[in-house]
Amino acid sequence: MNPQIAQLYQIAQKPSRLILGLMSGTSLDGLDLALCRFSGFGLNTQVELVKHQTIAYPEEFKQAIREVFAKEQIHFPSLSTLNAQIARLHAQYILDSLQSWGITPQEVDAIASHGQTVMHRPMRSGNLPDSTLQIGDGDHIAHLTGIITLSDFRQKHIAGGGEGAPLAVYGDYFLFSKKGEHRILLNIGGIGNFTYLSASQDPKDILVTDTGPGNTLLDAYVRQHFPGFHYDKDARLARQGILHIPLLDSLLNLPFFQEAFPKSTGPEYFNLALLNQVIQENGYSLTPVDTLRTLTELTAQSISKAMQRYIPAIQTMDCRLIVSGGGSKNPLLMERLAKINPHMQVSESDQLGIASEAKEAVLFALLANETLMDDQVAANRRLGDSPWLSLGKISLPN
Ligand SMILES: Nc1ncnc2c1ncn2[C@@H]1O[C@H](COP(=O)(O)OP(=O)(O)OP(=O)(O)O)[C@@H](O)[C@H]1O
Ligand SMILES: CC(=O)N[C@H]1[C@@H]2OC[C@@H](O2)[C@@H](O)[C@@H]1O[C@H](C)C(=O)O
Repeated sequence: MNPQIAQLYQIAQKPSRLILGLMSGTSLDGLDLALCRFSGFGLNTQVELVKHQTIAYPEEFKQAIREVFAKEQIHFPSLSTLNAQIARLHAQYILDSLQSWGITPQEVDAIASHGQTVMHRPMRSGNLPDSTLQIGDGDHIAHLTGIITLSDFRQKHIAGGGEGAPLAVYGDYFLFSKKGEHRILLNIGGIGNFTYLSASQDPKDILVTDTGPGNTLLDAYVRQHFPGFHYDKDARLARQGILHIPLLDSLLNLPFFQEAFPKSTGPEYFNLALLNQVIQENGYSLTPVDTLRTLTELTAQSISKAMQRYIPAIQTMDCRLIVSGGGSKNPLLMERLAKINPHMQVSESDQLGIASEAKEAVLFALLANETLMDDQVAANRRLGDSPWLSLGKISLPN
């Protein structure tokens, strides 16, 4: 037997496993690494976040990714190069992080690598299949680190009838559901998404969807109009502006917001070209800070409307809203969410025992743990509307 297959088998039999989760999201700010110790799986999962950090990408690397990211036309050779280049950089970040944490690669049982999304293409009409593309190949990471690597988690979700996103539902349900308490786990990254976990803890009652833009339009607008700024830190710019209600209403009328749940989206749809088109078509004239105030409101309102429409009962029940992702650090956005949803108790996900900035990397580590451990896998299992499968491809180091 290939000794690496024997090693995989042994890892799946250990009482606990050390898995390094990697996530680099749509904000392209860098790589989140979360070293997690898991025991159990499914609703019996126990996780300890042993170490975590975010390593910022060098500016020229961010720029190279932006050249192909969510673009209709690209320099195709660059995409091929980036597939290897991202993996090599991630492998280097892994080795550097492990060294700084005093942990050897031999101690790590597996890596769970999300990769960099460069295209996400749910098709809501026509005959073409949904598709999504994450690059930063897992074989390179496995070989360069010597650690078994699981990657490319979204493909089987699509094969099973999902849209490849959001996948946070697995971790949200296994780690954060609580019998007797209705909870919404909201992540505000580039795109917003939430998982509703009913007090019943029944997987049939789960609702999970993207909501629209989180920070992606805000960040892109800041980069374009305020040279040297990457995002609206502490909403200092948006707070100087005045809400432009006609623009807000026009944006909330966009087709994405009328589509049925569950749905997923990305910067392929929510980008500055779309914003400019809406502004120009309607002949609106507004200052950059007014635009930022309005985009902040768009994020707060689109999230709130999605919760009200997809989970009508939340108007009348006690429900905790637990927020993670970079958007949870935006004080104006958090203020607006609390104001629009006075019936909900709003808190940050740190209060659940996992640092907000590490949550997504932990969730991918958890997906790898499930793929290694879940002994109930079946073709037709579902978490709400989401297929419940073992996700990710396994790369052996040698
Ligand atoms: N202090 C702050 N004030 C305002 N906004 C903030 C603050 N801190 C972070 N953010 C926002 O969060 C963004 C980073 O979010 P995050 O790290 O969740 O993105 P991501 O991991 O790329 O997201 P995803 O993968 O979910 O799309 C920043 O670009 C910024 O918009
Ligand atoms: C295709 C893709 O990378 N989608 C991301 C993105 O960032 C937020 C939102 O859009 C979500 O759908 C997803 O990531 C999280 C981790 C998810 O799958 O749950």
